[in-house]
Amino acid sequence: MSGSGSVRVLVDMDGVLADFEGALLRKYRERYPGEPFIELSERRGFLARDQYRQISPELGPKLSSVYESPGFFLDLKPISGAIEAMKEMSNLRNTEVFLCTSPILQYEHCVQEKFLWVEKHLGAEFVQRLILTRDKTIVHADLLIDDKDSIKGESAEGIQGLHASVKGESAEGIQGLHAPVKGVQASPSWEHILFTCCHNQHLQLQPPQRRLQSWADDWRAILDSKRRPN
Ligand SMILES: Cc1cn([C@H]2C[C@H](O)[C@@H](COP(=O)(O)O)O2)c(=O)[nH]c1=O
Ligand SMILES: [Mg+2]
Repeated sequence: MSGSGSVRVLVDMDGVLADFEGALLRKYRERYPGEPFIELSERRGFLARDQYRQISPELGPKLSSVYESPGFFLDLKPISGAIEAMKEMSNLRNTEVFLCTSPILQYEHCVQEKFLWVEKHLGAEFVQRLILTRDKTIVHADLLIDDKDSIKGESAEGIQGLHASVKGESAEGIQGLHAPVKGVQASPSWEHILFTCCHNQHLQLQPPQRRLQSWADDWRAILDSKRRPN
């Protein structure tokens, strides 16, 4: 329960509000018509790039060239029911809704286009509710609705990214980058609700982990489960 007594919900964008995987496959096939591809029903693992790399190393960069292109993130279609659910959720009493999304490290187009997407599909008031972070575990909330099956803390991925981008820096320089995240909480404040997406649908969750199958599923009951009884 968030401090004010209301339920605070973080909602991911790619794979939850915006159909990243559908657009990725369609645009990859358009750009590379002769190359092998993976049907959505065969997708396994969060990073599509890694699964394509397993087919052949050069397919990884070909795939990432698709989502690094201008217009990719802005053109994503909303997932069925997502926009209606977000508007209804944000109008519920005692409910704070934020969008929480991780931009790609090739951020030139992605970051701006995520803001534009939110304004286009949800309206300007939701732009104020958009959080971009490479580490969702340091954001305080009751719930995180996200399609990524494993969400790591202590900037496991983000700091590796920083390391990679400062190759050749002195040890002091790298320590300087590390310093602000030392002591980050080991476990996040929120409960992760796995939103079903092609890459995670085969996974068997261990109780008490919970899923939201789609926006037609009972997301209201999940929010209610976090409310303090009167
Ligand atoms: C499948 C896949 C995704 N990404 C990127 C695309 C998005 O910007 C993030 C996911 O963000 P979310 O907030 O966790 O939804 O990951 C990628 O870089 N490579 C991939 O294969
Ligand atoms: Mg996602």
